[in-house]
Amino acid sequence: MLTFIGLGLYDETDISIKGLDRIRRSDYVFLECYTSVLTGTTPEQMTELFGKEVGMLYREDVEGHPETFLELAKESDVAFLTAGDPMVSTTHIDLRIRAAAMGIRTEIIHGASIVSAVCGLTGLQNYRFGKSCSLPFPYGKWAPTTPIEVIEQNIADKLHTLVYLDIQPDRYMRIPEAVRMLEEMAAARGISIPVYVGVARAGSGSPVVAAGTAAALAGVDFGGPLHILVVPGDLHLMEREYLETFAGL
Ligand SMILES: C[S@@+](CC[C@H](N)C(=O)[O-])C[C@H]1O[C@@H](n2cnc3c(N)ncnc32)[C@H](O)[C@@H]1O
Repeated sequence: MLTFIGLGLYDETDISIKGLDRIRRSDYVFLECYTSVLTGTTPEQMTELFGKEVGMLYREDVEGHPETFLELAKESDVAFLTAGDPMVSTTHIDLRIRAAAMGIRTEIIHGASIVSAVCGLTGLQNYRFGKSCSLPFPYGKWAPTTPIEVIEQNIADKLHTLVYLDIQPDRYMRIPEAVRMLEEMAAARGISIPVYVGVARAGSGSPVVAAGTAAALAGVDFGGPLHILVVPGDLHLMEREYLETFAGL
């Protein structure tokens, strides 16, 4: 059996009791550590709480050689952990399909996701979001155009855009850098983005949420990772009031 288990947003204590119980009853426990990470904990702290060794899985392990742990799941109980929810903004539906094709029973134990946390922390209503996008670190002189195209379309449709910020093994993109990159991309297309909303360390005891112009956000100390950004479309009256109350708009 293969169980996908969401760990939640910040540290090892965010897991559900159901998820913890399943980990403790599993023969093997693997943590996928490239689509998102829990910055408030370490694999050692997880091992201590879970009472199980936690094997790390990188992109190549999951997307290149999933048979390594899928074969184990044919004969034993394997827990596959991810930060957030295992099926939100990841490619793990592919993994579940592969497991099913190999005759492996699967189950999902959900976790709190950054997608819902952003709605709670910013007051932006989930049904007023359009397509989301990812902002990768520039590669040499190359920078993607997709994020700004998505944002432009969403603004035209009066919808908000969730912008996931790149995670690399040795660095995390932060809000100030993301805003700078989007400002350059917007200027190159001749458009302007009036308001950004930044969220840092959702799920921790001290998340930072700030809304304003690019210049206003440049003066905010967001602190350590993880960070995420929203480019709002039209703000509903209540959304505006919430951002004024809780995010300094
Ligand atoms: C590709 S998404 C994966 C989402 C995950 N499966 C979930 O359900 O939460 C990961 C991105 O979301 C953002 N993110 C995830 N957790 C966060 C947190 N606790 N605080 C702020 N941003 C976060 C970061 O921009 C990160 O690069």
